Amino acid sequence: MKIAVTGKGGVGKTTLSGTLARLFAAEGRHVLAVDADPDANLASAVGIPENVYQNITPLAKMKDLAKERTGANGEPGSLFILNPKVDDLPERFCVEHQGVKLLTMGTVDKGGGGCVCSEHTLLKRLMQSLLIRQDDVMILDMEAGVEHLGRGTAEFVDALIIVVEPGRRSIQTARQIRRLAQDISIQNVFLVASKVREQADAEFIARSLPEFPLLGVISYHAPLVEADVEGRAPFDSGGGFLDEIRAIKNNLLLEIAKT
Ligand SMILES: Nc1ncnc2c1ncn2[C@@H]1O[C@H](COP(=O)(O)OP(=O)(O)OP(=O)(O)O)[C@@H](O)[C@H]1O
Repeated sequence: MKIAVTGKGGVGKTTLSGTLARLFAAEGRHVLAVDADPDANLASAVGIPENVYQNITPLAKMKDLAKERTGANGEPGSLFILNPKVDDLPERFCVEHQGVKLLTMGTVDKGGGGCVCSEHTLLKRLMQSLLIRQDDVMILDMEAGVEHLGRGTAEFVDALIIVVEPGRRSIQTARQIRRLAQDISIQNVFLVASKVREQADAEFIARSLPEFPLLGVISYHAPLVEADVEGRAPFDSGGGFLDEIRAIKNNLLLEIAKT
């Protein structure tokens, strides 16, 4: 199953993506987490040590190696495999931590120096052509906002999760995302309410966006901010936060099973 996580900047997309990835991996599933945000920080949300993730080279900058190991060359019809062999390489476009393989896409190459496919074309092909079994999971942490949806990079997902925090701007972004998702015919669009401090926050979000099934609520957890400062994965904070994300994961699986 292919899942994309989107929403306004700073709402908690990466926190959710990284934690879902760890939870799915803890169930024994193959998990590929893809950081499609040019300001990449999914690695730390997965819990990958800084000295490891600093050495990851974005896929967009390692096309030859990526082609050899994944089949990916950005051309129509090229295939990607979920678990590329990467451990024997000094240079890395993919690392593995606690059962999660992480790939970073990198930024758009604007130099024009022989680049045949932009990051977004490559990403679109990845979504389209990834060889994936039903029990395997690919989680795409998208850049903030709506631009990527205009390019159709999430066109081939089984579920699009919009993360919303209490606030009108975040809700406005969710509405724009819904319109664009309809344009590219994404059927399963779900909502997660994030940074919720009280019941009224969750009610405000559900009332403002009644057309989306609400997968669950993530409370505002001050320890997550501390974990971010200290470079610890949200997953490793445990406690009530993890119970909330586990419930979201289970609801997501139920919703996808209905389709
Ligand atoms: N439920 C929460 N409670 C408290 N803090 C949170 C929560 N979720 C995320 N945060 C904090 O908010 C900040 C932004 O979170 P995160 O990076 O997950 O958001 P994002 O939507 O991916 O951001 P960006 O758009 O910049 O990629 C981080 O410091 C994170 O620790």
